[in-house]
Amino acid sequence: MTKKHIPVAKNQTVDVVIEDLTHEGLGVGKVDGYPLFIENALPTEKMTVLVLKAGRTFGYAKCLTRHSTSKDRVPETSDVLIRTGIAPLHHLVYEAQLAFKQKQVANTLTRIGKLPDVPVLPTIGMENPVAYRNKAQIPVRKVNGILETGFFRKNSHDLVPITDFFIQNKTIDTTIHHVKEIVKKYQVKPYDETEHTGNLRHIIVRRGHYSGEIMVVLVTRKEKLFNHDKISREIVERVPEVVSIIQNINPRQTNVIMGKENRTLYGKDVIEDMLLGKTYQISANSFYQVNTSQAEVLYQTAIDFAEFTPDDIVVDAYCGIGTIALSLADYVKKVYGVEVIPEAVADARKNAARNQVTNAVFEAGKAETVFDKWVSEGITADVLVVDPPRKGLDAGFIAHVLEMAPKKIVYISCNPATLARDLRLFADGAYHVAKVQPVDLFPQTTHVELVALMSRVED
Ligand SMILES: C[S@@+](CC[C@H](N)C(=O)[O-])C[C@H]1O[C@@H](n2cnc3c(N)ncnc32)[C@H](O)[C@@H]1O
Repeated sequence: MTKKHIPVAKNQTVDVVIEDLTHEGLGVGKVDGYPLFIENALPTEKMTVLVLKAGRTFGYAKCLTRHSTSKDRVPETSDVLIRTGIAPLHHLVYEAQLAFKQKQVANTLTRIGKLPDVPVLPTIGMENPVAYRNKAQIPVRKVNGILETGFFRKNSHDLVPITDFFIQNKTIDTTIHHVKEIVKKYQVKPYDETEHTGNLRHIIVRRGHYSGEIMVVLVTRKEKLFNHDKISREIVERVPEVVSIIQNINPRQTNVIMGKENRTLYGKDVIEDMLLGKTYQISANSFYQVNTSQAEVLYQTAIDFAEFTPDDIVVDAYCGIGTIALSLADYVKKVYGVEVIPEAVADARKNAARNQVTNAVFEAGKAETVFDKWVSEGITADVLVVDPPRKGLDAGFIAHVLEMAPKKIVYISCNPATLARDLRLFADGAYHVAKVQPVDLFPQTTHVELVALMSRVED
């Protein structure tokens, strides 16, 4: 076997023109066809770069001098945002971010799903694409001997202290600042993940977009949190919107942020919010879309795609606390929801009752198992809505869906790659993929939500 020629070497300086962006938002510049991935580099830009790593098929480089500037470059960029992973696309103007996401989705459908003819509609964006997040999960670490809150430097667990998180609601930023000052005052020890010592690991803040209610979650390594009553009292004094303070205990040496045990230190154990006119209770561990106004656009798109009729029976699989099922319940005869986390199912039932929705039932269990049971009981759906986690649908689940044979399937996804893989299986199993709509719930980042519409091919 001949050894592959690599035209650059580590520490070499080369000139490149940026031709494209990777799905992670890195610029791609080529030397004799060999791609170098470069941070903070945009298509059309000419630059001199330093090669940091030269692998067999691609390498990494960093810009030394930019000789020309893309028309899509934002004039002012923040060094902190470049150093951390908070907002990897913040240097690209928003219109170009939306076009980038549409193109990435179309490429993925072609490459992974072998579905080049499926129309991918222009990404639906936000009017004001900053400070949109209703939830923050902020690590707490010691930096230069002081307890700090911030964000991890890219590809590391080194904390970069930050006060303006850019994509979070500003009240959340202020809340984090106050909580940081209060826990410092009471000498709470920050977590050290190398030694697995210290106590406070993360500060999580959730805020109801419409209600303004705030929940603070203090994630600790130990059960004991000294002075928690004084800490709670001072948090509420400084941030009166706080209606709930929870201690979440995570004793394990892990990157998973939350542990299993919650204790309510102050107020309620939930906050309330609204989506498409219905109210929801959200607990510390529940899944809830982080961009409320765009979640409404996402769910409304799913409802519009489905074109429900009043006789329709609908299944909402991976239903969480019932947000999609309850948003569409008014349009249909009956909706069945299934979700694996029993607490979320309990929330979904409560949410149905508090919104006087009487035609929605929820079952706890794995979608694949519950579907098997429903198929054997003769329960069918005219329309199936699925909204799985990033890993997409289980192949066994897809087999049960093909048996149940709903007329339409509306697939909501946060991962173009697994969506493309699963759409291929449906397309091979008698479904026509009509269209895919990207909705931008995560401006300034490379993530995007998608709604795909499929209809059963009768013959
Ligand atoms: C992307 S969230 C969507 C939740 C909800 N549809 C919403 O919009 O708020 C995915 C949900 O799938 C649930 N889940 C994960 N694996 C599951 C499985 N095998 N069966 C049923 N639900 C599952 C998760 O607990 C989570 O609530």
